[in-house]
Amino acid sequence: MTNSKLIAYLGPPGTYSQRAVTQYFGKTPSGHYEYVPLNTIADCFTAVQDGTAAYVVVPFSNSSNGPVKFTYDLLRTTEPRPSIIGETQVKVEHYILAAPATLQRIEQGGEDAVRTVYSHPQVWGQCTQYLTSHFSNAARISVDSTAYAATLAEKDENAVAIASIAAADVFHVEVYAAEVQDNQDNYTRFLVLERYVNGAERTELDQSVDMELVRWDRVTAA
Ligand SMILES: O=C(O)C(=O)C[C@]1(C(=O)O)C=C[C@@H](O)C=C1
Repeated sequence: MTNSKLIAYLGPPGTYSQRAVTQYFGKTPSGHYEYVPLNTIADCFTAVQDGTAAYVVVPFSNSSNGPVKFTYDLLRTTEPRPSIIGETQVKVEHYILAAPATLQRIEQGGEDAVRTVYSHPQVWGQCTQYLTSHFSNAARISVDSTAYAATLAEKDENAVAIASIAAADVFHVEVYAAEVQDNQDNYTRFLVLERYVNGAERTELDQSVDMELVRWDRVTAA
């Protein structure tokens, strides 16, 4: 048990994880809880493990490209594994976001003006069709979250980010292209974790996640 009143998620504000948190706990959480953005999925696991956060919300799998590897690995290696007490699905619609100066450069010099595309590694496999016909000469740089990618694009007039439309409300970036994901029905499943209390019985959700981890181990071993 922890006395923490914090609910942590992968930040900064504007990530899909933030949407998952507000979808699950409400726009403003009840009971004096507060939302806190953390830098990495690993930080979320540490926060729930050491009691800094009462709950954390982490991405688990995506309908287009499967497991979120960081979360799978941490679920396997964190001892004792946090309890999985809830889940929520977020519709993931990706946007190409860029600083106003970058949009001007693209207008003048075409898409080759863009040298870098920033995003979370999970995103590349969700936008393969778009990325084969756009920005094919740009380097893809994987960063800790999509909203963090938007903060980098905000400061770099040779770069764009792939992120959620929510990131455009938080940072000074504008939309270059909307809904660039391959599959219009693109969903990410998020899990809500709480610190494991010694002796507590594993929930049904815990057991179903166990089965998915085993299934994925078999797929990768094959
Ligand atoms: O970077 C974010 O916005 C996240 O919340 C992470 C994350 C993920 O790890 O899968 C969540 C949903 C999308 O599939 C892309 C990225």
